[in-house]
Amino acid sequence: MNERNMVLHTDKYEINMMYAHWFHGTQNRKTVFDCYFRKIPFGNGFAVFAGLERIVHYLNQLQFDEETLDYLAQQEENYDPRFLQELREFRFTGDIYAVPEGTIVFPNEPLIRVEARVFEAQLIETALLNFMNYQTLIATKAARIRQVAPNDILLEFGSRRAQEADAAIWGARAAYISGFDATSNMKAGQMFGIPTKGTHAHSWVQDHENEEEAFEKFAEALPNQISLLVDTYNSLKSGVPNAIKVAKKLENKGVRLQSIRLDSGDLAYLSIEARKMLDQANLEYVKIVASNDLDENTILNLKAQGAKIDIWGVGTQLITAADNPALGGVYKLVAKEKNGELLPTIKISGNPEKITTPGLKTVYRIVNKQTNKVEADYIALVEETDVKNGEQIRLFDPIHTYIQKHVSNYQPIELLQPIFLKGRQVYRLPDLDSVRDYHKAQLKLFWPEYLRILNPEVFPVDLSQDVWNMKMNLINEYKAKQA
Ligand SMILES: Nc1ncnc2c1ncn2[C@@H]1O[C@H](COP(=O)(O)OP(=O)(O)OP(=O)(O)O)[C@@H](O)[C@H]1O
Ligand SMILES: O=P(O)(O)OC[C@H]1O[C@H](OP(=O)(O)OP(=O)(O)O)[C@H](O)[C@@H]1O
Ligand SMILES: O=C(O)c1cccnc1
Repeated sequence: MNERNMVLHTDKYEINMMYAHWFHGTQNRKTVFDCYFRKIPFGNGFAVFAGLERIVHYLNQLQFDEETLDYLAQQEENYDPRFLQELREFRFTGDIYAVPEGTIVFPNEPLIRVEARVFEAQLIETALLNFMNYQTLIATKAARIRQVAPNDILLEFGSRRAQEADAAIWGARAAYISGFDATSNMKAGQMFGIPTKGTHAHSWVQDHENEEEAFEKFAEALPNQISLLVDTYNSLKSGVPNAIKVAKKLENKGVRLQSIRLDSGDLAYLSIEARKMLDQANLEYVKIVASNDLDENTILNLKAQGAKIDIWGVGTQLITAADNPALGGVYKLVAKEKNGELLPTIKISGNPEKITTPGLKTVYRIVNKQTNKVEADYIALVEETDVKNGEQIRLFDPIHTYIQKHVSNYQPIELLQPIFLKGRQVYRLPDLDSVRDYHKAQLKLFWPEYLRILNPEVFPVDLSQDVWNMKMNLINEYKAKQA
C-alpha cells in the first residue's frame, strides 16, 4: 500500500515534548508506553482489535522530508537548526508489540506496547491511538451486528455517511474483519480485496418513464447481479409486482433475479408480504435485502417480528458508531530509563480506574485445556516465567483480591506479538481473510455469556502478583511522598 507519509499526523504537544527533550539532551532515553482502553463501547462484553495494518504502514513511512521541515521551521522560530537536522535523520528504531487484528480484547489490557526512545515514542502516540480507536470501534460495532444475524448476509453501506473518506474505507475493512460479507465501497474493495456488492438507487427508477421499464433496463445491463429497489413509489402495490413481472420475463431468458431491496416503511410487514408474493410467483430463490438506518437493535427487533429478510444493508449506524461514537483508548507511560535502568512508572488519579498499571508487561490468554475456553486474561511482567511455562498460577480480582482461584491445566496464549524490533518490521501482516477467520476462531474461545450483546458478564482481566505488587508499591511510595 502506498499511503502518503503521515509524520505530521500528530498533536503539536508531541513535537513540543520532542523539542524539549532534544533541548535538554534527554531525547534518547528509553521509554515504554502501553495502549489500551478502559471502557468497552455499546455496552458490549468485548471489543475487536483493529488498526494494526495501518499502524504498520504508518511506521514504515515515518520520515521528515524537506517540505515538512520547512513547515516546522516556520511554525516555531526558536527551533534550533540542529533539532531540525535531528528530525531529518529521524527513523523509527524502536520495538512494537501488538495483539493481532481480529483479537477479542478487553479493558485495561495492553493492546500495543511501544518500547522506544522517548523522541520516537512521543511522536507516534496520536496516530497509533487514532488508527486503533476508530478501527477497533467499528470492528466492535460490526461484531454486534454479526451477533444478531449469524446466518444472514451483511453488507456495509456506510460510505456516504461516514466521517469522511478514511473512515469509510478503513471502517469498511474493520466491518469485514468482524464478519460483514461485503462493502459497497469500491475503493475498499480495491485496496483490501473485500468483496463488493451493490443494488441501485431511487434515482435509477425516477430517471425512467416507469418503474417496470427501469427494472427491465437495469436487468438487461447487469444480468449477473440484478437487485431491484422496490420502494420508490409503493413497495407492495407497485415495486414488488413489477419486480415479479421482470423476474418472470428474465426466467424465459434463463436469467434469475437475485434480490429485491426494501428501503423504507415497516420492514417486518413489507418483507413478510413481499416474501409471500414472491413465493406465490414461484420465485423462492429471490432474496430480500433491507436497508434504512439499521443497527443491531432494529435487526434483532425485525427478526423477532418474523421479518423475512435475508440480506441486511447497514450504513450510517455502523460506520459512525452512532450510539457510541468514540473509543477512549489511551497511551500511557509505564516504564522509563533512569541511569541506564528501566524503571516502572505510574500515573496516579483521584479516580482509581484511571491509575495506570506500571512495568514492562505482556498479556496471556489463559485457555482451559479441558474446556478449550478462556478462563481469564492475565497481565504479567515480561520477565515472569511461571505463566509462560504453564505452571500453576493464582487468578485474583485486582480490586476485590479475595476473589481468587488457582489454575494449572491451561495453555497460555501470549497476545502481544513482536511487530517491529529495532525499527524493522518482523511481523508479516496476514491477508484480510485470514484476519477474519482468526476473529471467528477467537469468538469460539469464549463462553457465550461474555459475548451476548445485552448485559454480558464482565470478563476477568487479572494482574499477576508481581504486577499487582509493583502497582501497590508505587502507589504507597507516592502516598508516602505526599504525607
Ligand atoms: N417493523 C419495524 N420495527 C422496528 N423498526 C423498524 C421496522 N420497520 C422499519 N424500522 C426502522 O424504523 C426506522 C424509521 O423508519 P420509518 O418508517 O419511520 O421511516 P422511513 O420508512 O425511513 O420513512 P421514509 O419514507 O421517509 O424513508 C428505520 O430505522 C427502520 O429501519
Ligand atoms: O440507511 P443506512 O444504514 O445509512 O444505509 C445506507 C442508505 O443509503 C441509501 O439511502 P440514500 O437516501 O442516501 O439514497 P437512495 O436514494 O439510494 O435511497 C440507501 O438507500 C440506504 O438507505
Ligand atoms: O447498493 C446499495 O443498495 C447501496 C449502497 C450504498 C448505500 N445505499 C445502498
